[in-house]
Amino acid sequence: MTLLSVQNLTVRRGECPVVDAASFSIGPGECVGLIGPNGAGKTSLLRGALGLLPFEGTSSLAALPPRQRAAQAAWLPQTREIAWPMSVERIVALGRLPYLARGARLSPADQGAVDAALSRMGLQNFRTRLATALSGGEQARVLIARTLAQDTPLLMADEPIAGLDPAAQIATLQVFEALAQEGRAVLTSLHDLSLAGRYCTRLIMMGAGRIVADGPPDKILTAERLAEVFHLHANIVPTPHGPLVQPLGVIA
Ligand SMILES: Nc1ncnc2c1ncn2[C@@H]1O[C@H](COP(=O)(O)OP(=O)(O)OP(=O)(O)O)[C@@H](O)[C@H]1O
Repeated sequence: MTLLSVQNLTVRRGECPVVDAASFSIGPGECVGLIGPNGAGKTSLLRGALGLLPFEGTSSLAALPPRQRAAQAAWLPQTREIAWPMSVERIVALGRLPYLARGARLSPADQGAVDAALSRMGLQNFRTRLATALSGGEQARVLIARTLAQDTPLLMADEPIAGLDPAAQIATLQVFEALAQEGRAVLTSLHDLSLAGRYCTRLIMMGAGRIVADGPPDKILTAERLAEVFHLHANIVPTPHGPLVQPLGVIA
């Protein structure tokens, strides 16, 4: 079974392809890390696959009508601003919108999904707090909880752990790991290569708009690739929990 299939996906910003003929499929049980330097095309690939940017090629997700798409995949964009002075619980409950008729109240099942999402992100004590009165990292966790409340087979996230403290970064990736183990799938862009190596079952590496490598973390995170794609001189330490990447310097 495939939860997302992208074939020859090309996204142009102006004339220039910023994603060039990307192809991959994701199935249940996978936690896929999308890695690559700034400007490599990760956000453009995610947004193209979701049908949020015009593209050439095919995406199984973008082909779905909006309501079905929202029931198939939850999306956490890179921009995290919460504009509305609503309670944390109400923001998280927005994740249930794809399942609600216009004006309908949350059913017990909807409320259960909201409660589970709050609990997974350790936000039970924040339930009644105004989301706009939280710190940046707390707001980021609320928005992750909103995607969890959507309860979809696939979760797509753009740098979800940016701005989180180290414990919250690990806790979030453990949630993603657990989702995959439950038979869902996650596709997430990440800049922390060690955490990507530790918590992802597979890494897709992008460079200059192209997928340059796709496979298990220990096969993808090599010193040669980090030099070539990231211009990074790095020490890679194999551990039982996946490769640890220690950046040492920039290759001019
Ligand atoms: N609105 C835009 N108009 C023109 N070019 C854009 C636009 N947004 C992004 N780009 C360009 O598209 C390329 C890919 O950008 P994208 O945001 O997909 O990269 P990324 O890998 O997600 O980077 P980062 O790690 O910095 O978030 C970059 O060269 C960027 O300058």
